[in-house]
Amino acid sequence: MAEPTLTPPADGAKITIADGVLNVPANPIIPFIEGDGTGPDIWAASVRVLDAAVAKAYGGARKIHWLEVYAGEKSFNEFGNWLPDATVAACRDYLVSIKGPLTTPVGGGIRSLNVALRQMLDLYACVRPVRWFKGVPSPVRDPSKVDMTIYRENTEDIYAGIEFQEGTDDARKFAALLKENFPDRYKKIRFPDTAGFGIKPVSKEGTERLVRAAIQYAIDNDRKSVTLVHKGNIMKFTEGGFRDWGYALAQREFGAVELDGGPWCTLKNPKTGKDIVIKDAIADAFLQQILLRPAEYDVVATLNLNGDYLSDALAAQVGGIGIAPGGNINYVTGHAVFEATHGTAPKYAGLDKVNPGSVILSGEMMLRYMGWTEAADAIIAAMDQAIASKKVTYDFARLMDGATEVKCSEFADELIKHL
Ligand SMILES: NC(=O)C1=CN([C@@H]2O[C@H](COP(=O)(O)OP(=O)(O)OC[C@H]3O[C@@H](n4cnc5c(N)ncnc54)[C@H](OP(=O)(O)O)[C@@H]3O)[C@@H](O)[C@H]2O)C=CC1
Ligand SMILES: O=C(O)CCC(=O)C(=O)O
Ligand SMILES: [Mg+2]
Repeated sequence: MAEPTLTPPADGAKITIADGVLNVPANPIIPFIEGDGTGPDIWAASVRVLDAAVAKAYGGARKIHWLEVYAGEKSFNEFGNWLPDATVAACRDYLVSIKGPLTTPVGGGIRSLNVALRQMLDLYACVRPVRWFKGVPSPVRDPSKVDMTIYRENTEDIYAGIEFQEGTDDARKFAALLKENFPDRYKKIRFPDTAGFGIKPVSKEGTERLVRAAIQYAIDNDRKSVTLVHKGNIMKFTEGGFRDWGYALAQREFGAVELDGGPWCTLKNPKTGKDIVIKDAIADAFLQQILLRPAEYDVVATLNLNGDYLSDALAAQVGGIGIAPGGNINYVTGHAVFEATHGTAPKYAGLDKVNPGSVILSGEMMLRYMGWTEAADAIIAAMDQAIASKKVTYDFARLMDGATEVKCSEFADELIKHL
């Protein structure tokens, strides 16, 4: 496997962190991965908008120096390497990066490069804000009631867990280990000889750092509640553990007190003096609650797989998997990789067709994370105006009355016009 040689832009400088605070120079080097499928179209559109927003907000006094790093199909085709060490090292060294979607085959082949990157950099919080932009077509009656931020645990759970493929020596060894050490539990496996196995690790430490980040976000952003979403009635020691450790942390570290005998509790936001309610919901019921009573939910803290399902469902509820952004963040080390919620949408690859809003708004989150608030605000305002002008990509145009369909690149032009 070859390693690409990366040449950092000569005029750029590194983002650093000291005492938990990012130090962002006016000329930061930011690594980017273009992505597979629709990734190249989306990135080409996004980088123009991000550069234009920064230029507009700071009159040329600040500029991002982009460093292309490789992963996925492009990397495999050029270097025979799906995820070069140099890519992981660059994301580590430069602290903040952004990526397009990467393909993961189903049922075999390489494991997810996206998950691998999150695990290697220990990016424990997958942060996915879901809000409605006025005018975006939605399948629900009042999408304006949806304003939630998902904090999805990003390094544990079966989603990032250990699997044994049916029929392999490993699966047989694992079954034998269970049979010998846990005979009662082994007996409950319905078809042990033809089973694949998955292990779902969920730890107290992993839960606590995620819930801590979610509560801190609620405090910093004046939010009303944090809901712990789990399937703890069935998976008592993993999903149930998540709920119990989450409540305990809220009480121990944030001074939350039980409401009416618990388990719900409430804490005073030290910045505003207002109450923040910590509550929980079982995942299946929560999926119907967000459709029927979305206004009752605000910040959501959940495990990896639940968070994956919830992210797409909530994005669709506001009409916009095409504009659903995200960031994978370690709040202690400062490492962060921003990326869309959606995948590579391969049927649209190379057609200059899909909505680039997802990566542009992931870039907006990145700018805000860097403290470049003015550029981030400019992107949100431009998004509002571009959607109001009804010149939108196919996904919105097909559901919007009186819309003009524009290409991916043309939607970027529209945004730049409105900056
Ligand atoms: N973080 C990452 O890199 C992720 C990677 N993946 C990977 O992506 C691949 C494809 O996954 P798949 O299940 O098809 O899910 P995708 O999210 O790629 O696509 C599903 C559907 O979502 C809509 N969509 C996706 N992106 C956009 C966009 N930018 N603008 C408008 N609509 C969009 C399209 O809907 P319609 O057909 O209605 O037009 C598309 O067919 C898989 O290999 C998967 O593993 C998946 C998720 C995240
Ligand atoms: O890694 C993948 O292929 C899928 C990732 C995904 O769906 C997500 O993180 O939301
Ligand atoms: Mg997903």
